[in-house]
Amino acid sequence: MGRKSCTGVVTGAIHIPTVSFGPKEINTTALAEFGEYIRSVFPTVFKTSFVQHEVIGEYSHLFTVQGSDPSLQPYMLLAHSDVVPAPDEGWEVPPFSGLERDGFIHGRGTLDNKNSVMAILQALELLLLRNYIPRRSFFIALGHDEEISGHNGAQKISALLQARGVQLAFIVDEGNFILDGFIPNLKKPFAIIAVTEKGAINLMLQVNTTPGHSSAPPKETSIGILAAAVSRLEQTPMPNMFGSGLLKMTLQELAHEFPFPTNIILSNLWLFGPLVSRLIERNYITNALVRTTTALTMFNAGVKVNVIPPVAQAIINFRVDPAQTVQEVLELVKNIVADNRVQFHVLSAIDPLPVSPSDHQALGYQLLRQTIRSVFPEVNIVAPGVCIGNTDSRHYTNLTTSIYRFNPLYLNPQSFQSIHGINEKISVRAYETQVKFIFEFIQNADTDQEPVPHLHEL
Ligand SMILES: CCCCCCCC/C=C\CCCCCCCC(=O)N[C@@H](Cc1ccc(O)cc1)C(=O)O
Ligand SMILES: [Zn+2]
Ligand SMILES: [Zn+2]
Repeated sequence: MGRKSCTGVVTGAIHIPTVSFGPKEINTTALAEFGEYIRSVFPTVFKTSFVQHEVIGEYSHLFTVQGSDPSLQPYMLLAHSDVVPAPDEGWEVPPFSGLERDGFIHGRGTLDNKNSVMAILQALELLLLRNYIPRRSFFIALGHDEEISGHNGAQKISALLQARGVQLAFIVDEGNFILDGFIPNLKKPFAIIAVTEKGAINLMLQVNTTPGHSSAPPKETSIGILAAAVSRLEQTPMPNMFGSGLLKMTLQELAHEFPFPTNIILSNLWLFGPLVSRLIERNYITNALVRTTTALTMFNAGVKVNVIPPVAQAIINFRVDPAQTVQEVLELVKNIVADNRVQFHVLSAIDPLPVSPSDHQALGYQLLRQTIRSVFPEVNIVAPGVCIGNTDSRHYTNLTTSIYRFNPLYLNPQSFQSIHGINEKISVRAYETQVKFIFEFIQNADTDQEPVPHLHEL
């Protein structure tokens, strides 16, 4: 590693404002600077003969780490260097200061997802400095536009690897965490490895009416009609799909961690399912686990204070439950709106992702589980689950059927809110543990079948 300390490399990374503002608005200067930055702080990664580095889509990075045993199928680690915007207001410290204070590194990207970019490269740097040569080849793909689709980063890397005939044993990306404090009465943390992710629809609703003078308004305007339509959608939740998916399995695995009577209730979901599903939907975070969510995210109408608006538009972001499809959700939406003056334009849509295996033969899942048990011995439960957000990994389904979304970090409801919110921060200890996790994971992945103990200790 260069002259910077272990956490110094992260503060430097946070300082570079690699913001994805909108569909075509990225900070190219910052992204270029970020590329230079990783070269400077991880010199060994960039000069090792068996590590190949390529820049894809101008600002994404693909590393190919050649293993010594070509019979082992390669895997891939993902992360992204872009971040969502961060207005200064409300932050304890400016979001791009990268300040380290009271044992925390503060700033946009400390949890999503520069922590992973830096931890992956830092773990590799440390391994290479110890003359480590992997048996199993692996790729590291660092996207630069995950927050606005991944079309120029992940999608291009995926196409390139496919053209090269690469098939992967598994992929590990950001996503779920070791969850702490999300379930009332459950004091112990538990790790959820996401084996699928929800689908998504960005739907624009539009109403056109005849413009005119505001002094003699019609009974209804485009704004009024549209507002009523979106309000109906907000007030009519999509059906509760509890029981048809992975959550039931997750809760059954958690059951014995709860005190009486919750342990009995969760062990008998055949009887208490309706009760549990009602409790889950009361909290807005856990609600996202049982249904397709409806978020009104943009509204635009009106041209002048005294003109009846000719057009009103709203964008609604749905996250599609794994038990439903985009088509099913769109049908429900049309029935709820039930107004033929409202036009529907699907801006983008993706069905929920396939479910990756989590059985005893699932190499990627078992390696994650093994490494969680080693690095976080206090975590008793490791269970498969659903990622409620979308990740770059969705662009790689052509390369593998085994995609796991897991950050080796603790997350509580407050830190969950800081992701895309304010006061995003990571403790120095958590970051160091993430490096340790990846350091061990890479070595554990050298196994040909059964996981084996790693060679180097940090
Ligand atoms: C019993 C279990 C209780 C579990 C409680 C649930 C806790 C949730 C924990 C973690 C979820 C954090 C999800 C983070 C990953 C999301 C990454 C992200 O922000 N992706 C963007 C990608 C995107 C998609 C579409 C776009 O047009 C732009 C960007 C996202 O918005 O999903
Ligand atoms: Zn992210
Ligand atoms: Zn994000």
